[in-house]
Amino acid sequence: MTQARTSRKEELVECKKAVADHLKKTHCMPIMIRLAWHDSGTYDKNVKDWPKCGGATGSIRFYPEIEHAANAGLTAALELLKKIAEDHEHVSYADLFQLASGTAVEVAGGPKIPLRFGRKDADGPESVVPEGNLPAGAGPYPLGATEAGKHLRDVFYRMGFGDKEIVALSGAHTLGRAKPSRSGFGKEQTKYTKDGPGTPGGSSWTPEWLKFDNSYFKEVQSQDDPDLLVLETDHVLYKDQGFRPFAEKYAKDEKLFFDDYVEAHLKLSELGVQWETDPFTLD
Ligand code: HEM
Repeated sequence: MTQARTSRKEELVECKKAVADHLKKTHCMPIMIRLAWHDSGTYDKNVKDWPKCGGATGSIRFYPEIEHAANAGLTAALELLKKIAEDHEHVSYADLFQLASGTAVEVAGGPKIPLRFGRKDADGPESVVPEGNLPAGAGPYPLGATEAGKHLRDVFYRMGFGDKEIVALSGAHTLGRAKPSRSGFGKEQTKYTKDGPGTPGGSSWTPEWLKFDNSYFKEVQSQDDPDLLVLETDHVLYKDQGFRPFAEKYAKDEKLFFDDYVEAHLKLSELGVQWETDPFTLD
């Protein structure tokens, strides 16, 4: 996964089918969403040079970015996409990662995200952004933040997001798990993760961690199940005055969560993007 590539629409359509089949077989939806988010989430709106500004440039495929501490465990996501990437050489890596993530949300029962394609690939390890632009789940936080709310704002405002989008995007934790062997968070296993599906173990935020719904907001609100995970950065969504109204609304109204999630996810998927051609959708 080194050389930069250019996307063609007809091949992306084929690629989406292959990705959807793969996701259904391997249950790897959560890690695909995390891979794409960690590619985009390096973005710094104050840096004007591309690809030094970070964002959805496909640079996560390069060492040293893939080895940044925040990306622990994501080599497995690249491995899972390797064959599909080989079979579809007219799909840029930046597009492939976002395609896999958007398709994962859909396959997990979430909303369809009207992603646009034609992203230009960062073409070498020299394009990797310095480590430290992604959020930490617990302190000590960088940039002098002493609590999780300030930390989330430091990181997400730098990408150009606001409070509503921080809360909506956090709802992606309705899927997936944290594992001690990857991020250091979570338990070795819980009653919800001991049998997989896929590789067993870790702590999930929700009981049905392969289903995209608004249960994350309900679980973080009640925090009454010791077998579920709540990071400081999840907990703060109900503690912080600016975040709480959104979290409360999303816990009650799944449609509102889906609508706001789609908007925020779409924006996330286009951070720092340079389009090789006019952007196109797959419909
Ligand atoms: C708000 C700040 C965030 C923090 C501090 C955070 C932190 C974490 C941590 C510590 C893990 C566990 C990783 C592991 O052990 O493998 C994780 C997993 C995950 N994160 Fe986040 N995250 C944040 C935001 C997001 C956003 C914005 C998205 C997507 C839109 C996202 C999607 C995911 C998914 C799907 C997983 C599960 C991965 C898997 O099961 O393989 N996260 N996150």
